[in-house]
Amino acid sequence: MLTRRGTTVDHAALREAVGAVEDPEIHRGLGELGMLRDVTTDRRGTAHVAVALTTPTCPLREQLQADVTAAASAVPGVTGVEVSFTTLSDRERLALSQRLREQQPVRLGAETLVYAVASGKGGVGKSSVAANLAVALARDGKRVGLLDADVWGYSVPQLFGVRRSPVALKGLMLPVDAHGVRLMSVGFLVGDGEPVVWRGPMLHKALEQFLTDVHWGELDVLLVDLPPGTGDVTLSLLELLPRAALLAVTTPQVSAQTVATRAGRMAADLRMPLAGVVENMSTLVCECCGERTALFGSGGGQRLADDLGTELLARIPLDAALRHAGDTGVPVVAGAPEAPSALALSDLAARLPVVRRSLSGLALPLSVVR
Ligand SMILES: Nc1ncnc2c1ncn2[C@@H]1O[C@H](COP(=O)(O)OP(=O)(O)OP(=O)(O)O)[C@@H](O)[C@H]1O
Repeated sequence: MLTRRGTTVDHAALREAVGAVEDPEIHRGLGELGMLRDVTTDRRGTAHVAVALTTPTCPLREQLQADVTAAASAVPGVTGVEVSFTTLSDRERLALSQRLREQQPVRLGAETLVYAVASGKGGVGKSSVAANLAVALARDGKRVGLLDADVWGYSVPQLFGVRRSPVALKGLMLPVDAHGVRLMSVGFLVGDGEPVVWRGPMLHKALEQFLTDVHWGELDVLLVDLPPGTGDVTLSLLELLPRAALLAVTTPQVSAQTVATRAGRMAADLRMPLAGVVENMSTLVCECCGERTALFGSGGGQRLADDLGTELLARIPLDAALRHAGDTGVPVVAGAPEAPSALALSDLAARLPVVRRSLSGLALPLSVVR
């Protein structure tokens, strides 16, 4: 169309540009997903773009508005953009859910590396390590999912500052995207402060659904935050994810390390590959002078690695920046990337070994993720 300013807007190019804008949680173009409605331009050169959301309460409306506006504005001749929203009909939602299941199996691809982050004792920082490792890998350009399988003590919603439920598309849940990581947690599905009182079979079913009814999309890495210890959930998950490699987290303290050894031995009994050991809370970094103190003793990480016959991959210092980040819902790797703990966690992401289970069930450490 010829605008008042005498320029023309190539209508096909405009539709293509906005159609290529990705739904932030499905990671596919709006055009391909059938979410693009009318795209027109008026004589002033204003583009009018109608987008159908997956749900009327879509939490990503603002992001979509910004992304569509940016894409349309880049088309020559467009002088302004107006985005309007409707919602997919029930039938369209069902069709989309079926198409996503068919086009891309919801189950994880054979190439996805799966790491189960485990500890013997609670409170050693397993969830903090899993969350920041996920963000560091995502910042490195990887497509990363984080499944919070710590069903009773879930902390992923808090660590990522997420206060909403995942979008559900007729039996298919979309992981919540935060800091570039695709997240799923029991905590998204229960009310604030509500306890989870599920028992064995229900837990197993819930975890199975997290793997089969969540549209993880294509993932390079899936991290699973296990509950502490060697209980039912851990066993269920290892059964559901036979390819998972164990990443054991401990503090330097003897008591934490000996309990973690049990978790590592259980993994070995199950012929689960070991990715390595992370020692958290290694030394206390003084905020004023940077001096380091071995508050919880030293050597636990190395002893655990030696016991399990694997490598000590990282020593993460006890750092107020990490604690503060957890409380404010912005992982330290994203919010304070220069903090000592963030540097150690980013280094861990760079050194994380690719571990695949061989046909005989034995671990095959190959190379680093990069
Ligand atoms: N390196 C660190 N420096 C400072 N604080 C830390 C560090 N690692 C963890 N923390 C803090 O310790 C507490 C426990 O951490 P986190 O929840 O990650 O442990 P966890 O092992 O996952 O616990 P649980 O098993 O109970 O889920 C949190 O308050 C967290 O902010």
